[in-house]
Amino acid sequence: MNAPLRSPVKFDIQALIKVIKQSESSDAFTPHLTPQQWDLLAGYLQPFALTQGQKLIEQGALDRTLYLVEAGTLSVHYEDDKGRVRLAMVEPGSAVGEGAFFSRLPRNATVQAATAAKIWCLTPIRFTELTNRQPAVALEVAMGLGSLVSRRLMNKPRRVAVT
Ligand SMILES: Nc1ncnc2c1ncn2[C@@H]1O[C@@H]2COP(=O)(O)O[C@H]2[C@H]1O
Repeated sequence: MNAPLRSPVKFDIQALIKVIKQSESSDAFTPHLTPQQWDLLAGYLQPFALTQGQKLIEQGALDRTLYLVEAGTLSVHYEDDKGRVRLAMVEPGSAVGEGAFFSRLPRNATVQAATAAKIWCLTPIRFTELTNRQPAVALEVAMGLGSLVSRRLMNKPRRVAVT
């Protein structure tokens, strides 16, 4: 008998919206978007499934894609001269990649899936398109990310690699 095929991971933008709205974490991504604006933003996001251990972001890489976490846990590591330092665990309802997104510098840490995860990507090209076509939505995404950066900077144990 053939081995059963692994069922493809199903994605629904409503699950991401729900987890973001319900998150009470100080590390949550909290844009103030109406349901209609969420629908518009959804058209610019691309879903992606990560297997446990899979690398999402490599420290030093030149890329500015932003990732919103729907499910699973991501771990953030920073490699200094003396070795590897674990910075943070990032939970559903939060985001990663905002460092290079804003700074245009190389990625400041490595991010990988601590568990299987579901994420949504917003590439810089799609963000530029969103800015041109839906500026109010793009501004609110940027404000939500700015808020997240500020909160991460205030969190002293975590802030070592936040740009
Ligand atoms: N202290 C931290 N807490 C949570 N996430 C972090 C922390 N430091 C770095 N990161 C994330 O790790 C990412 C590495 O790539 P970026 O620099 O683009 O953006 C960074 C943040 O999203």
